[in-house]
Amino acid sequence: MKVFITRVIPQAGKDLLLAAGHTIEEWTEKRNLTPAELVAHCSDADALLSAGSNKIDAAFLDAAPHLKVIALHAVGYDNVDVAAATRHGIPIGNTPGVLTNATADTAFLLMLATSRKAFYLHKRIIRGEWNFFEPTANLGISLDGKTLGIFGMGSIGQNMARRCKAAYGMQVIYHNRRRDDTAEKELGATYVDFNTLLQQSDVLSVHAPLTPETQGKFNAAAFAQMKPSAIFVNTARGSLHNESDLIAALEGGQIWGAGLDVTNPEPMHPDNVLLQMPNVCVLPHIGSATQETRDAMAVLAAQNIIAGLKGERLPAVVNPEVYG
Ligand SMILES: NC(=O)C1=CN([C@@H]2O[C@H](COP(=O)(O)OP(=O)(O)OC[C@H]3O[C@@H](n4cnc5c(N)ncnc54)[C@H](OP(=O)(O)O)[C@@H]3O)[C@@H](O)[C@H]2O)C=CC1
Ligand SMILES: O=CC(=O)O
Repeated sequence: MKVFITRVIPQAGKDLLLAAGHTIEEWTEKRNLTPAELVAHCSDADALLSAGSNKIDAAFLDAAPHLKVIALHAVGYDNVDVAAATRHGIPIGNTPGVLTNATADTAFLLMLATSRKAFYLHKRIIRGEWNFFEPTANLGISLDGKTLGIFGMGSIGQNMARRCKAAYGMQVIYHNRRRDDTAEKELGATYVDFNTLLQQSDVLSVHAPLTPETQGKFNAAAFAQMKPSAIFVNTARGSLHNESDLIAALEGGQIWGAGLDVTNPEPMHPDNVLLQMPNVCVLPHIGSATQETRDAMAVLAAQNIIAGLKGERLPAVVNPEVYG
């Protein structure tokens, strides 16, 4: 059967599909498919492997109801109208777990780099501004024993918390819609309401999915409640924070710094003022970007496709209700 793949993915995933006897068409241009192009390329496909931010919305699903399975090369599925897929009887697969450590590493990297102004100081060396050693210059913030706040204590949030406890003995507080036993028992994490999370965190790391509830959650009112010494880290989705409110909070000293792997829009414009701020570190959405992790994601996405094309339950399914 034919699988359409929206961006070049690691060979390991393609090898698995080919070994299962499927044919592949891969979009190799370095630009997003337009909605019309996506529909056209799926017209004779049995399965879609979507890598990237193409909208799998109701209009697309109405135009491609013959798809037997859609597999995402990602864990986040905010680009998918899951209810519409279920209505069409199309299972949606994603890649949870295999990218957890890599993404938690990215959050940790951003926290530490921001706390020491690493990206900004690196740029100063390149500009020839490393002139002499000054005991009172280039100072960052120590993380030892500080309070880590996690918004979205799921797989990645828990792994970020584990790293921060092991490295810095940080106290962990968190906010989810529901309390999490594992986080409380294994990490000694304390459940708090959203306002307390904002007020008590020295580092606030965002790991919740993008949903109507979480969109724009970190806005002026939220930043105003945070400590002036706080570091905001977002490796979830850029739309969870309001960018102009974040800039105002940094400029106004409501918070101290920010580490971002995700922005809105992506890519971030090179003239963005955040890129000039000493206490801000920005990465180009590389949360899961290690060779090993991307290989594992491609393999899991291929396994989802292979199962879906056989009419079997996907190993990682977003909409189990599709099975009735
Ligand atoms: N930068 C990158 O490259 C990557 C980014 N991501 C992003 O990270 C997100 C998290 O991934 P992962 O940890 O695997 O997901 P999980 O599903 O394991 O965890 C998500 C957590 O968010 C919580 N949550 C959901 N809705 C809300 C809400 N409204 N308010 C507060 N908490 C909420 C959930 O708890 P509860 O249901 O109890 O509320 C859960 O604990 C993904 O959705 C994706 O957007 C993931 C991988 C790579
Ligand atoms: O952003 C990446 C994902 O896997 O979700």
